[in-house]
Amino acid sequence: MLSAIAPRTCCDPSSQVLMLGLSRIVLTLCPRFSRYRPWDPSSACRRWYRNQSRAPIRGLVLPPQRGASTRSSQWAQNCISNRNSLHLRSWFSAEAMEKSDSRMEVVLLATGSFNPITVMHLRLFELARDYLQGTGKYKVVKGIISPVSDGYKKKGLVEGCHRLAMAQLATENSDWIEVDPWECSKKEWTETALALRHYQQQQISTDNGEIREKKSGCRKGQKRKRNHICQDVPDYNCPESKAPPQVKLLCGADILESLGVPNLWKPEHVNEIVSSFGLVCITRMGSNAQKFIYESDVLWKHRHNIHLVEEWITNDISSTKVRRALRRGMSVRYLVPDSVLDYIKKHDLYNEESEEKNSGLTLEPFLRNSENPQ
Ligand SMILES: Nc1ncnc2c1ncn2[C@@H]1O[C@H](COP(=O)(O)OP(=O)(O)OP(=O)(O)O)[C@@H](O)[C@H]1O
Ligand SMILES: NC(=O)c1ccc[n+]([C@@H]2O[C@H](COP(=O)(O)O)[C@@H](O)[C@H]2O)c1
Repeated sequence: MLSAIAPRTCCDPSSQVLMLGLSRIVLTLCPRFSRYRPWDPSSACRRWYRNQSRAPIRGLVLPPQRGASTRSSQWAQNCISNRNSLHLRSWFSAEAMEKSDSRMEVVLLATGSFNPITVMHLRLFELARDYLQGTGKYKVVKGIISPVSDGYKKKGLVEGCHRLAMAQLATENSDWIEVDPWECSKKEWTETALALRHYQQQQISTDNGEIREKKSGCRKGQKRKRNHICQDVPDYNCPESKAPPQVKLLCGADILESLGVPNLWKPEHVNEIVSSFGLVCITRMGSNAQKFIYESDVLWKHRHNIHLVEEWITNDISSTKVRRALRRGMSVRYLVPDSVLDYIKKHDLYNEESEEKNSGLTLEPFLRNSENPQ
């Protein structure tokens, strides 16, 4: 409590006196507190006050004294840089509220062909975010669309550059969904577990970068404890420390059910996806996700990490149906965003010929898993 109050109020001379007294009383009466305090507010306050009185101009802080703790001088500098926004009101600032937000931050990753992207793909993100945030336990910070590589060899799959461009057009108006070219810019197909690892690692690197920039609150030599990609242990002694967002796989129930297709997914990948990352699965006509989880031992074991989201406004738009309609010269307006439709027309993407792409080829996961059977 004291450590939360002190950095902001101590810069004000009247509050300094109050704080000094308060901290003395509390620390004298309750010596047990000293075990938990990250630094000694009374001594830091005294040191700051000493510096302050020596300074010729009010508000100017002298450079850290020889031998003075880096922490307290850093704190004093923070005080000065914040001196216009001191006092009680700052305790309740948005920043302070955000720091006390204990919800787990989540990044939703949707992998797929997006051949082409439809409005339903975009809806998946909205549904998943509403659901997760509605639990009160999660804060969805980003959505990522990761179109699959051409190396996936699915029948009718048009070039990755077109699928990527369409996804970018479709998400133009979203302030939280992004398209990432990492998977589709590769020649080789990437297994979904590896894509999840990649995006999780990206979150950790970004997060560490931000922490480094903001490190003012961390004691010198204090290290953030991180022991595993998905089991990051935030350092609670460091005020700026918060676990990086957790990447979760966002999919439709058909993908969930495909986890049981022999040779399509490696069992260890299925285990990793549901145990280390987590799934957010949107119900889809013709699928019974609940029953599927019940019947699978590994999914049942990790059912707490599988979020089933009921889509009440049912809608079975699929890329296959959109391509079929386009081949037949029928309208797909309002099934795909207008900008995507314009792109499809401009490049004449879907026709009899495009649908024959990869025809007769084995889907890459089957090929890979049968070459290296479990
Ligand atoms: N109508 C839908 N309801 C729920 N999930 C959907 C729906 N359409 C697509 N998805 C999900 O979006 C993700 C990406 O899908 P994908 O690109 O394979 O589209 P698709 O419409 O399922 O394609 P296709 O028709 O070619 O199988 C998958 O997880 C898929 O389950
Ligand atoms: N073993 C695996 O990792 C595996 C198997 C099948 C599909 N997938 C992924 O699921 C998505 C499926 O997309 P489609 O529904 O368009 O086939 C693709 O992103 C694909 O990479 C992954």
